[in-house]
Amino acid sequence: MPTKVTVVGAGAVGASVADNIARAELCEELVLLDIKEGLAEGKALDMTQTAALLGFDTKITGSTNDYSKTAGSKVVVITSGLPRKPGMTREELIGTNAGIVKGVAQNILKYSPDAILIIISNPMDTMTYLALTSLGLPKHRIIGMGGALDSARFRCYLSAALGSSPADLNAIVIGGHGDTTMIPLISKATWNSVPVTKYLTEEQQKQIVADTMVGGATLTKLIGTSAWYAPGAAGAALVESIIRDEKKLFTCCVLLEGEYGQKEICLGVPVTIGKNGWEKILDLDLTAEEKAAFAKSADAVRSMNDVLKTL
Ligand SMILES: NC(=O)c1ccc[n+]([C@@H]2O[C@H](COP(=O)([O-])OP(=O)(O)OC[C@H]3O[C@@H](n4cnc5c(N)ncnc54)[C@H](O)[C@@H]3O)[C@@H](O)[C@H]2O)c1
Ligand SMILES: O=C(O)C[C@H](O)C(=O)O
Repeated sequence: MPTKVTVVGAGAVGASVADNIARAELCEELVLLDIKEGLAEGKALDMTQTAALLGFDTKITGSTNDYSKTAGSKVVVITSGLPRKPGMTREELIGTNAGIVKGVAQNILKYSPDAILIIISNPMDTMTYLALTSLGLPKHRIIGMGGALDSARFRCYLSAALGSSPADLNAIVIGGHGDTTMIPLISKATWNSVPVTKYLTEEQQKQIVADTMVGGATLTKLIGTSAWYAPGAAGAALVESIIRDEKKLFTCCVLLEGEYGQKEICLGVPVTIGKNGWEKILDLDLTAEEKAAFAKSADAVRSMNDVLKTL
């Protein structure tokens, strides 16, 4: 059977995820699905017309809400839902997006009961928790994408300050995917094994951490809606690690069952991603300050998860 991947939501992020998947030929069949009449079909056709120029073979199709077209997907990326506008937080999207994400995930599973789900819709930590608690799937098959993006932004700001290639930097962001809940781990960031703190003043370090935390908000203010190129690349990188069983390490939002002192919550921690979804959680040696920040982040995400009960 050909390998099939579905992307739900053919808006800015969904189209970017799909474009990256097609260019890298991660699957034989790629399905875009959207509720808006014609949108997924149109974007699929437009992307298909790049094949002659870019030289990929992935077959891309679009569907307006016909989930039978997604049947047998190995991986499904969920991007459906409202993006924030300048001045909003991701958390303000919960009321609309919870219903969308739950409904979409249930429909997907009717036709792809073995799929691994990557949740991108915001507020992502709570949407991942919602998918996990409402679908009854094994925990390894529900992955929230946020930390992979935040870590890429962290490396971007670090590389600008250091004058380095971002590829030479090892730096991650853990915790929630929120303006105040993410934790860029500057103390553990290295430039080809040398701590970056050796080359940056305290002030520079603080600025890089602050810029990373509001990375999404900065782009939303500039563009008028939220970002899609880096989110799309991050989503596709997770798909690649699953399809090619690469076991690459990414910060992803996964169910914690005592790891990092938390349970019954989905939160960003470093995990390996392979053919079974997320596989192993890496146990970082956090400082007391980082541990406290992680606990605070968990408290904030938990109170958003509680909002689900009131919807
Ligand atoms: N986790 C992350 O790192 C991250 C990064 C970027 C964006 N996001 C989030 O991703 C989501 C999408 O952002 P965007 O910029 O692509 O928005 P967008 O408005 O461009 O696209 C969203 C698409 O979802 C579709 N949709 C809505 N309800 C649907 C349903 N029930 N079934 C199928 N499709 C449906 C819409 O028609 C629209 O085309 C937002 O919630 C945004 O906040 C998350
Ligand atoms: O900032 C947003 O609202 C979208 C996304 O979560 C991002 O970080 O780009």
